[in-house]
Amino acid sequence: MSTPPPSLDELRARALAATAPRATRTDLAISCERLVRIFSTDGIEVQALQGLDLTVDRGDLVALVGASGSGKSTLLNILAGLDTPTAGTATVAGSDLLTMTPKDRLRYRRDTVGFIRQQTARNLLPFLTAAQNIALPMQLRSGHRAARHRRTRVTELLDALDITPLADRRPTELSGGQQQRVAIAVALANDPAVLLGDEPTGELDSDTATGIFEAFRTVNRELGTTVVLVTHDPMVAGEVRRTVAIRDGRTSSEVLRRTVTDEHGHETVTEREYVMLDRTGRIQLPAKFLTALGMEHRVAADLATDHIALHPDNTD
Ligand SMILES: Nc1ncnc2c1ncn2[C@@H]1O[C@H](COP(=O)(O)OP(=O)(O)OP(=O)(O)O)[C@@H](O)[C@H]1O
Repeated sequence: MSTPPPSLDELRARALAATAPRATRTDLAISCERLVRIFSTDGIEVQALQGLDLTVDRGDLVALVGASGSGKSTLLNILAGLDTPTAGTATVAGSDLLTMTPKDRLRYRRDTVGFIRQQTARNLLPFLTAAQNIALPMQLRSGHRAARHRRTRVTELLDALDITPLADRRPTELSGGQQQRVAIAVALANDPAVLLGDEPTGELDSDTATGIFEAFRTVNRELGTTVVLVTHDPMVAGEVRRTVAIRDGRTSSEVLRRTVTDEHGHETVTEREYVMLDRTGRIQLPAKFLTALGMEHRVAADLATDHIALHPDNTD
């Protein structure tokens, strides 16, 4: 028996539901929708983010990859509260990054996010020791925490990052890898919801980089902190559960990795590449697929029961 067609009222209700703003999901650490950032210098406009959509679940560890100039640092600076988007929506751990007052922004940068830059020396104040650098964000929290509490937290963080013997050294007395470990401890001092790293292993040799990446992993696993890392390092991108690719200021595709255990207890990692679908149904197909089939301008889309098929446009 065939199903009767939906009534006009039902169709109207569906159309209305589709245009209603989506409820904010509280399980998300990061939610960006149609995020735009336009830079204007000397009358020239650069659209660094062109309607970027991204959601990150709480407790996730995500790598952001993409060609130089694709907008990764622009996105990270916005998420870190260092820059403001031109349009769109961006929410991190419940804070709306477009409507924040300057005072909210300062509090957000101090308490909600931790940020680690590529240039290891820029993450630390040169005239303070490692322990003093780690204590500083807690002191800036205007006396909320007693000195004894701060000392305990500094000791915990030095231990967690494996840098206790370096507590009294100033940044110039530390290697690049050691500086990044201290920087992670500084970023974690006020127990942020999200830890952001902009190429945090970019200045390090590969062995040191592996150690720093492990430190991020430990923080993510043991403290439950959501971690988002911009990286060019294939080792990092290949080892996280989710890698999101940015192209021309938009999220274009992502790779999800799952560990599957067979009946003999052998573990294998499976990878699947996905393209992003935005709210209006737009997708960015991988350039390599389009080139392979010579697709441009227009493709034929056919609905099947469980998939949509896209074919090259062969009409003349
Ligand atoms: N402050 C700025 N003023 C003007 N243009 C900018 C500014 N910051 C970034 N841009 C431009 O925005 C675009 C995106 O830059 P962004 O630094 O976000 O890219 P990226 O993916 O991080 O690149 P890379 O991997 O080289 O660091 C580029 O075209 C860049 O030139």
